[in-house]
Amino acid sequence: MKEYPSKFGFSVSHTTRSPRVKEIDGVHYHFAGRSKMEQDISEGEFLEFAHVHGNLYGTSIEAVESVTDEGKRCILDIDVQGARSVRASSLEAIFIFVCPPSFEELEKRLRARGTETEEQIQKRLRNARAELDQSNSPGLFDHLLVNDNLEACYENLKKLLSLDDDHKDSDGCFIEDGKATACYSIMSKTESEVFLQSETGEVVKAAANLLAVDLSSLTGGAPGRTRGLKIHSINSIDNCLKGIR
Ligand SMILES: Nc1nc2c(ncn2[C@@H]2O[C@H](COP(=O)(O)OP(=O)(O)O)[C@@H](O)[C@H]2O)c(=O)[nH]1
Ligand SMILES: Nc1ncnc2c1ncn2[C@@H]1O[C@H](COP(=O)(O)OP(=O)(O)O)[C@@H](O)[C@H]1O
Repeated sequence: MKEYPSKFGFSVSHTTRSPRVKEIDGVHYHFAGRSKMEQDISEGEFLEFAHVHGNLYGTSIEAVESVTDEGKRCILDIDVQGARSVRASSLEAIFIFVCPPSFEELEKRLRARGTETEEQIQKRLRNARAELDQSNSPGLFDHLLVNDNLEACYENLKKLLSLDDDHKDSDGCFIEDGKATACYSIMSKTESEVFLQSETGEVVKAAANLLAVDLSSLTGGAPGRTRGLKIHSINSIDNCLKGIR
């Protein structure tokens, strides 16, 4: 997210766990009381929730919408139960299981963090074993990433998301056509439409030089946010603004 600030945003989860020393409410988590969070869940405000390590964690629809409303892809850091819920929903997502290089290394890292009591560490290790067992459940995760060296792990993450140096953060967007990718940047915006122009001039098959994105086709609700989004090619932006297609 730091390297691609206009492409990705983080879904700030709710949790009933107590904040750690450096954690900020609204940034790392929305720290919530259990009864309020349970009430919000029962009122349908959450996309998914799960009981993890004895606490309640959940992704609110608002948390995802605040990222997707900015035109960014939303990153969820959730447990395996949450991944199952999202998998079962209509959300289109890529599921990546991040695992430690070994169980011993995970234990070492958790102890070095020094934020849990011995009892909590034991509980987390038991749960980690159960989660590792589920990492190869058929049809659940698309990719498995081993987090040994952090830098190497991040480079592998970028590879599997096809994020390389040519795609460094810009205000543009990508339209993929088979193997080729056309890159567009925003030319102009109105209340109901965004106009995109090809950045390279060399457009891929089935892509055009100028595109209009019809925002009026968007419907509310995070899971269906971009469903039904209409994009069409146009000859000139001037004609479009005058109402001629
Ligand atoms: N289902 C679900 N799991 C979450 C959510 N937020 C965090 N988690 C998971 O809860 C677990 C514990 O998170 P946390 O207390 O921050 O501990 P840490 O990941 O060890 O630093 C991790 O596996 C997170 O991925 C959420 O919104 N939904
Ligand atoms: N590649 C890494 N090298 C060293 N320490 C790491 C690495 N990745 C994570 N850690 C440390 O391991 C501990 C657990 O990581 P965390 O991301 O909280 O795991 P999880 O979310 O699976 O519980 C933290 O103290 C974190 O800083």
